[in-house]
Amino acid sequence: MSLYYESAALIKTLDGSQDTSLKSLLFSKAKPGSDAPRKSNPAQLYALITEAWKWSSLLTEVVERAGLLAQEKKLTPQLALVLVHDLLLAKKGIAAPENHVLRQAVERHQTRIRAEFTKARVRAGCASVEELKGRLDRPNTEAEAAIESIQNANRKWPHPRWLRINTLRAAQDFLEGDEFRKWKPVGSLGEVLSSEGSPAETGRIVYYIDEHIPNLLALPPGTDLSMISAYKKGELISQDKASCFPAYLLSSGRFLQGDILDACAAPGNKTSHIAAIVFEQNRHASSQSSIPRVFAVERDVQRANTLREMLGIAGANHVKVHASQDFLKLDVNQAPWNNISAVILDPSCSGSGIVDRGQVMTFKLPSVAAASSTNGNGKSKKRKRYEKKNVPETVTDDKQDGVLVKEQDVEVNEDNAIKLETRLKSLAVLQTRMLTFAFSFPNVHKVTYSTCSVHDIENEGVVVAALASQVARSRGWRVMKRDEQVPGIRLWKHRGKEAACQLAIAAHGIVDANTDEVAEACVRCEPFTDEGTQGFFVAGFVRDGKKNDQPEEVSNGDIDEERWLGFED
Ligand SMILES: C[S@@+](CC[C@H](N)C(=O)[O-])C[C@H]1O[C@@H](n2cnc3c(N)ncnc32)[C@H](O)[C@@H]1O
Repeated sequence: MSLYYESAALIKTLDGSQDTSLKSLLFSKAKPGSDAPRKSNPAQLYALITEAWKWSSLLTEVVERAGLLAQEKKLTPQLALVLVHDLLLAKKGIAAPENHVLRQAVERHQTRIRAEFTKARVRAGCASVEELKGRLDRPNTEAEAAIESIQNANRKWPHPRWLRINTLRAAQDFLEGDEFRKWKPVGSLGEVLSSEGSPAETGRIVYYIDEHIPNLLALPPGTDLSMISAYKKGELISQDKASCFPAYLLSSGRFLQGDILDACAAPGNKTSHIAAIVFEQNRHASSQSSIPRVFAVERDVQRANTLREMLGIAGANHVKVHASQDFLKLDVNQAPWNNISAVILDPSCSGSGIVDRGQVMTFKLPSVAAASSTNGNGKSKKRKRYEKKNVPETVTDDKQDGVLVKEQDVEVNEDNAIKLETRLKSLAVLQTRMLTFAFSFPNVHKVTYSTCSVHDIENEGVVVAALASQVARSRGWRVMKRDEQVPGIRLWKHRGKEAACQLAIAAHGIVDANTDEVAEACVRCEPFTDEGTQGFFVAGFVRDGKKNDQPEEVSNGDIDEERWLGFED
């Protein structure tokens, strides 16, 4: 039944994405980069997906407790969500013939599913399904109300639609093309931000060419990308300005030589960006074999599928994807890893810099494992994975490397603050481990480390901890200084926090560190400003050592402990 297959595919693309909205996906006639038209009615898809999103926490609990995924192998988490939604909440039940394989897969278990739904309703303290519906439409605690009001406030900050000209697909004279000639260039980002609701239908889209990142355009907030045929063809890629910094920073210095690895790649915006830069640098290469290859590693199998899809849309099918691969488990002495010369490391982080997370659709999806680890009381035997909530975090570091909650943003009780502090510390440990592991590749001479977090502990804290590591010291790793960086980033005024560097340097007992140099080398983007960026952090590292020196042993420890902590945007 195309309605359910198509909804499930759309949920997969949308889940947690900052670059795609449901509307723009639906009201384009075909998937971006594909000519295949959708079979289902967009309005019907819209209604089902938004309802499933609203109910996803509760329905996920029901699906997991009923053990549906363990028993019905043909159901994916996304399919289970939309089918169980219709079974329980649509007036006419599942919209498929009685003998349809998907309908049967769910209806076989309907007694158990309905019983779990009733139990969930009772646990929520609702006397009827109507009351439950009302509860889902309204925040039911003071904290939720506070969070909602912050999200509403955040939405008032204009955030442009950033579009990167994808040089893998776009012609060199792209801006001279037919579609573009109808657009209207303006001289400042401010003009773009104030022209929300510009008449896309007439083709007179206002745009501004960014002064820091090559090939980047800012369009008015809320521009409907489905109106732009270059976007549908993959010539333009929706990518926030801040998220363009890492690949661009990696291109500092001489042309990239030797292979490149994107270590935490999905959904793949940075991967396709670096692939485009490599392509640009080698447009006139005489032999194919001298062109650096790009590798993309992604641990999560579903996200790796999205990665492949996005690379296809971007015309970057030549990128070698290693799906279900843990970066920390690569054998750095074996091919192809022993020939890697540069690494983009953009690991899971708290995601606290993400603007407008309220508009990002994040689904809580059922998993097979959760069903088997839930005991009779519904309490998980394992440590519970943090939900990716639509909650902007509101934390800054205090002087004792702890966490200070900004009271004016949201009232967080002591318990939550402790959980957050623990979570950030664990994230920082894992991020440092990944960065030092990147330092250990025998031929790597350049690394970028980035997060979409505003917390010092995940940013300057990790930079300093990695520089203090044995592997960094013995192999000669240092920060890529500001004056070594590509011009656009050198000019960018927001640099690392000196106090945070100083604190971390003291904590690690580094005696020979130049605090100013480290802070100046770090790059920050601030959320909620008229610069239209997410909160973001990036730092580059280089080493001038011999090409083939012996790699250090880096202990990876057991990372499973931390797997549950990250925000994987
Ligand atoms: C912040 S996202 C990366 C976003 C991506 N760089 C982009 O710009 O589109 C982090 C990604 O790293 C993956 N990841 C986390 N730990 C990993 C590991 N140890 N090995 C490989 N991938 C990992 C997560 O599954 C997630 O997809």
